[in-house]
Amino acid sequence: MLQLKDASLLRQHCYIGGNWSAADCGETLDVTDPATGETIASVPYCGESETQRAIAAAQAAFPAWAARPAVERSRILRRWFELLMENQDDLARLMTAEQGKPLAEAKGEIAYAASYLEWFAEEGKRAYGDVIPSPFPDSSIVVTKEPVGVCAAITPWNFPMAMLTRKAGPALAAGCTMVAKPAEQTPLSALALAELGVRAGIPPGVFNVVTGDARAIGGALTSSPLVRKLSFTGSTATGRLLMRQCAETVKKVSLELGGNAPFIVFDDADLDAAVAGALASKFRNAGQTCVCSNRFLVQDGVFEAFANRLAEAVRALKVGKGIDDGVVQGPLIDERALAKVEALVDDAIGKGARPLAGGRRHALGRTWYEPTVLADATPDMHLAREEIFGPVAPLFRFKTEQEAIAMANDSEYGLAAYFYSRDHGRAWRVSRKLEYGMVGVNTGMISTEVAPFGGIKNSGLGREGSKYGLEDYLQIKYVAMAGQ
Ligand SMILES: NC(=O)C1=CN([C@@H]2O[C@H](COP(=O)(O)OP(=O)(O)OC[C@H]3O[C@@H](n4cnc5c(N)ncnc54)[C@H](OP(=O)(O)O)[C@@H]3O)[C@@H](O)[C@H]2O)C=CC1
Ligand SMILES: O=C(O)CCCC(=O)O
Repeated sequence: MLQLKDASLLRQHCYIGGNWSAADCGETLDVTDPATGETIASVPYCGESETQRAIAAAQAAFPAWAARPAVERSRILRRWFELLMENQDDLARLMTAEQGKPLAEAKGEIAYAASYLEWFAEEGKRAYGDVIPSPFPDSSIVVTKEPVGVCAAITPWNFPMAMLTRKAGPALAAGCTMVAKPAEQTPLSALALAELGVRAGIPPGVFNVVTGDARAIGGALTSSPLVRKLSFTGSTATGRLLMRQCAETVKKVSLELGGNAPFIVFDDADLDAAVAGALASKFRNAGQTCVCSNRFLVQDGVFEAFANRLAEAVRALKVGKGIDDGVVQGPLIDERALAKVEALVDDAIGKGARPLAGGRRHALGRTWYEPTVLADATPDMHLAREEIFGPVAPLFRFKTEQEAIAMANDSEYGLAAYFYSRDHGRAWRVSRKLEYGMVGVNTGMISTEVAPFGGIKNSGLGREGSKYGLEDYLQIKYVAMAGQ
């Protein structure tokens, strides 16, 4: 049973136009704990009609919200940030219950999520324009930044709070309003965020959350001419589909999609640091992040040493229910996710990969997979191309820097890449040559609200966080002002 200090954070209705409401059809969707399979709550199974109402509410709220001085919006966002931090424990419990991640990680995500609200509360005040020297006499050219309008956010289950605040923060700071659709596995964090938004003073209609039928809600959001922007985080396949659907109404689109991150360990690397970085970048959230290292490329001279040290560290990871003390790896999100990880590892082992740690389902059952290290991975294995989204580290061998770069760039994705080297010249050279939106040099942790998060190639469009993150929610207007 989910125990919260503030039980009213567990919301089981959608939030539309300032009202908590059920689905028109009266149906609900169960939310289950991935650790136990038990139902912890249920939320409305909404579809097109409720989404249209949310869009209308967001459209109605837009003019007044956009017209408020940025500093007023900033104060409300700041209060939202404070409320997340004041309720960090409850929000983390809620997240662990619906998502499965260890409680310490869930607390970390609440702080990370809150940091986007704090950051954009400040950045919203700095949506500066320009005055351009005019080529014509007696005239001025003025450039202003305006909010794009009603925005849609579709978010995944792996970071139920942070993926939403890094869209809602800049959107609301810029003066936009929003309709959000969280993943069906993890709607409770989004609804708790809406509840705290009410307490922070966000006016009705400015931030709406609709749960339910993804296709119907997504269809309504993408086809509506009132929605001027879509921001999506999730799989590349769904991102492509949504982008196509947005084409008809020519929306601004931000997509944060799949990855296939290389993690390169050169002969001159500090191996202790590389192992620590590998653990952080691979096993966070049981490997279920888009920036998780997917392919470890290890130079010949340190291959065995790195493999053995990593395997030893991985064998020591404590697996269990996220709510239990000392656990660092919880369950995967559902049985489908487990089946995918299992199939990828079985394929790799069938093609010659050598398990140095794990390599099979965990004894805990249904949704658990053993933290795994596979030596002797090769490019013909499916996991060389597919996002594993599980606690599995495949190690590939390379001989030269050139070969490592070619292997790293041999992917349709271009989100995050990591490498470890003590050579300063190599650090600059390799980081320039990697075809990725983000590169970690001697670090496995690159996420922060102050830096631009996003990818190239099939990993997406746009950037979240940092000063660049605000731009995605602004449009440029140029005014040619003639006369004295
Ligand atoms: N980049 C990332 O961070 C993520 C990557 N993934 C990758 O995707 C794989 C599959 O995960 P999955 O959860 O299915 O990812 P999806 O991309 O399908 O889901 C992400 C979000 O999109 C929604 N969605 C799905 N289909 C539609 C649609 N037709 N119209 C509108 N919204 C839609 C989902 O809603 P609903 O949950 O209701 O179906 C969810 O809110 C993972 O194994 C992983 O490889 C997954 C999640 C995050
Ligand atoms: O998996 C994702 O989509 C985002 C990773 C979380 C982060 O590091 O910001």
